[in-house]
Amino acid sequence: MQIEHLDIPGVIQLIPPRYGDHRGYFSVTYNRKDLAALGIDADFGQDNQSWSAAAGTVRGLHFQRPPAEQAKLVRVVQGRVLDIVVDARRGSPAFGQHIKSELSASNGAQIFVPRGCLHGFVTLEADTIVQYKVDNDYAPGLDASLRWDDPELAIDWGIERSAATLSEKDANGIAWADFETPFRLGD
Ligand SMILES: Cc1cn([C@H]2C[C@H](O)[C@@H](COP(=O)(O)OP(=O)(O)O[C@H]3O[C@H](C)C(=O)[C@H](O)[C@H]3O)O2)c(=O)[nH]c1=O
Repeated sequence: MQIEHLDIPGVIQLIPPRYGDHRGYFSVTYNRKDLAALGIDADFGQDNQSWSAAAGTVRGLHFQRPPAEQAKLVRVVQGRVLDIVVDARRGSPAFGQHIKSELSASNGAQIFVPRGCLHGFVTLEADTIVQYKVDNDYAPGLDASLRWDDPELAIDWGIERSAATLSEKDANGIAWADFETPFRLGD
């Protein structure tokens, strides 16, 4: 398994091996023990899947407030995304910083997003399907969206707001300046 520890503490990119033969390939896309050996000991209890019809669809930056905070293991099974993780944990040396990673059906890359980080992506192709595991149940009353194109976060998504396909929630995300993070590194 290819592993890369990215610039935000606890954010790991992993690429499981693919065993190819004349039919195609086989890959173990999740094994709890293998991830625990990497220090990813999340107890994933829910699988999610989203399909985005258009390239330029932005979903994020999402999080759930405590006690419903979620760690995520994200992968793309069709198409391609630019995946974004923002560190929202007080006390983290990377507080307010972000990483970007291209995940696609062809590269097989996955991103582990620890609790206390904001997550989002922009689709780079039409007809893109993202699958991700979460370690806490959906809590609609605690689910929130931080403004994806917040000027203070200064994330280059490669798309202007006028060209992005957004939900109502993501078109009206919380500004970073107004965000009282409930997360602390090490919680
Ligand atoms: C997340 C979620 C949503 N829903 C329902 C609620 C809405 O009726 C519908 C769409 O929800 P939403 O617009 O929040 O979906 P996304 O914009 O794809 O949000 C997700 O995408 C970003 C990238 C994430 O990282 C989050 O985990 C997740 O919030 O699914 C559920 O029933 N259960 C769930 O766990």
